[in-house]
Amino acid sequence: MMLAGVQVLDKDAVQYRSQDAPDAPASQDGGSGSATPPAPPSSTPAQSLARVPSRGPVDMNFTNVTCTVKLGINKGYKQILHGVNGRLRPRQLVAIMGPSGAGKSTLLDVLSGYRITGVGGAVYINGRGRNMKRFKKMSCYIQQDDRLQGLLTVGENMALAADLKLPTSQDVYEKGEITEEILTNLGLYEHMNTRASQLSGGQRKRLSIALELINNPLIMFLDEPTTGLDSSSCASVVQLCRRLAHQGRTIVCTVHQPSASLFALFDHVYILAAGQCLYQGSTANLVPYLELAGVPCPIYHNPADYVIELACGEYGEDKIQVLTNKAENGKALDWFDDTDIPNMEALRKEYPLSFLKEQDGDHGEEETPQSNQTKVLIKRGFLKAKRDATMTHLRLMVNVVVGIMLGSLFINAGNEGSRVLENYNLLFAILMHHMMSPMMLTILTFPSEMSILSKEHFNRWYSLGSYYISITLVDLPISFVSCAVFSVIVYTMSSQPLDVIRFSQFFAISIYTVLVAQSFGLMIGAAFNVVNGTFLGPTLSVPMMMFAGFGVTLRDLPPYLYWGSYISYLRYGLEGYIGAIYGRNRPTLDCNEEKYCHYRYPAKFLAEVAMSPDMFWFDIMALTITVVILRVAAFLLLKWKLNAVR
Ligand SMILES: Nc1ncnc2c1ncn2[C@@H]1O[C@H](COP(=O)(O)OP(=O)(O)OP(=O)(O)O)[C@@H](O)[C@H]1O
Repeated sequence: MMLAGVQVLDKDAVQYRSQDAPDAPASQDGGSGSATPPAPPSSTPAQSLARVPSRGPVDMNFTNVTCTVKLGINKGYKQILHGVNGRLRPRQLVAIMGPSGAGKSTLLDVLSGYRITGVGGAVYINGRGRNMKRFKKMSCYIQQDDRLQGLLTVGENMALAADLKLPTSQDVYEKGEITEEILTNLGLYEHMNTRASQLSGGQRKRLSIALELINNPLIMFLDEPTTGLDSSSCASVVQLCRRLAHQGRTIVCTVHQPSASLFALFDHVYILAAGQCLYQGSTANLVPYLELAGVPCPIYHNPADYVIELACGEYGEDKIQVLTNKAENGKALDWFDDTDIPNMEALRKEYPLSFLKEQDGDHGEEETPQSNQTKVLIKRGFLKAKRDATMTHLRLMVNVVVGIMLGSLFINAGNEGSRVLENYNLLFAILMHHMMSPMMLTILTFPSEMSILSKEHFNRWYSLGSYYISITLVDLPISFVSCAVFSVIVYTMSSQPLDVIRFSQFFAISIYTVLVAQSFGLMIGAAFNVVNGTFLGPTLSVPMMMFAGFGVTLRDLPPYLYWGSYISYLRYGLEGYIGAIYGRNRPTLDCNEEKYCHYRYPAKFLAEVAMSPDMFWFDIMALTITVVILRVAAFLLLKWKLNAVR
């Protein structure tokens, strides 16, 4: 089989020969013209995985696939894919190529089942219409950005993924054997103890593949696995994909503009231009195809470069139309390597329904039960929390520092009758602290978690419910400790009444405020990106402050705005604090610093701020209801967001 400047002698051992000097040693060129396969880097996988897919291979066919997106209110729609067709044969490494904006990622999103909105046409698996539930069990999608747990080492990432993706009946040794084998073959074994955030681009890409290989998928979709990598890492990743494909998997990647040597590693190419198919067939047949279509690839030109130039319209828009017609928008199967491609009926006979029975199995959406998912996710959460400089260490430090600062600023204000208003300001400042720090931390950090969640959830690692329970439980002890440290510091430094019940009430209100603020942050973080969230979080908190009864007392609120005080969780917080500090029949305060202490009698102060001293349980109940409502709303938003992005 001949490519311009590249001769593919064998499927698994690609050799290259310069066209002008057939027997001359190959030159080192990764770009156009004659090419040499890049020398495998030391970390290149040396052999294939022993674990080959146990289930039958997958023959995928798609017809008249369209994808339309809404551009915005009153801006109409844009059609990205224009009725493309294609066939993805098993044991092949397929490259989807095309210029930027041609629709490669969109096609991959549609084929992997990731994109569902605005999609038309049909996808068939082994001759039958695709059943998404079944398809997801046999496939995985690795997005362009490596969505890895950066705080965990390679080994931890793999072990936790194995716990989530392999049946619970397999013991730790069996799982260990599988992960060891994958890591060894992907050249990552020696990096077992390196944190994912410290891996190189190529290693991160291989780790992304390794994680998905754990449950041995039959079809793997990879969006631009070579982008951002140097030529040796590119070759390493593509060679790995090639080996995995030849073991019985179908591997589909989008690639930008591969060098000639990299291009030759693919078995099959699918070329897109402006959402239409220009060519579909074996890599080796591309040059003869172009020749027959009347647009021959110039000698010494990398066919991959040339076809992208054609697809960009550099040789005229008419050439795109000629090629689209010749490829019948992907319907033509004449340029495949295999001569007898079975039709749908033959495929159905080859893969009878009884095949599906075995594939369907009796387990649910994910590989392991929800209880196991939650357990593993909690374990992962604590491991991350232990190492997380922002969410744990900085948060604890901020609580200590702010506690000391507030304590120093309002030192001894709690017992002094002349400083009651000062103490009132302190209580409000404490509320602000408990509102702002957990809310902003969540708004700033959750969107990056969201991308990992979206990948792992789509690839069936766990259910959203298990994930949600785990993040709720993992955060509780951290919130509890931070809040307790802060409360002890500020309470004692500002000389609040040393009474166990009063402190318990003060602490209970504090922790509830933290939980509400965090849930509010989660809601915003789930629905918005960091920029919008950072703007919306504090902005939406302003009305909460207005209605808290601080500045304008609850009595002075205009009747038509009084409803606001019922929805403001800060109102319940402030009321709870004031009840804890000045309620419960607190005796007369000291009056040592001034001659006259206006609020020496706590009842006078309570009457002034129009707050009842005995509302603790009511406040706790209101805060509990708020937490529950916000948590449920955040869950529903998360669920909506996971589907809306698709
Ligand atoms: N949600 C969307 N809303 C509007 N336009 C979109 C949307 N998604 C994709 N597009 C547009 O559709 C076209 C194809 O996008 P796609 O990401 O599939 O291209 P691509 O071939 O993968 O490009 P690249 O190689 O640069 O990643 C682009 O012009 C893109 O701007």
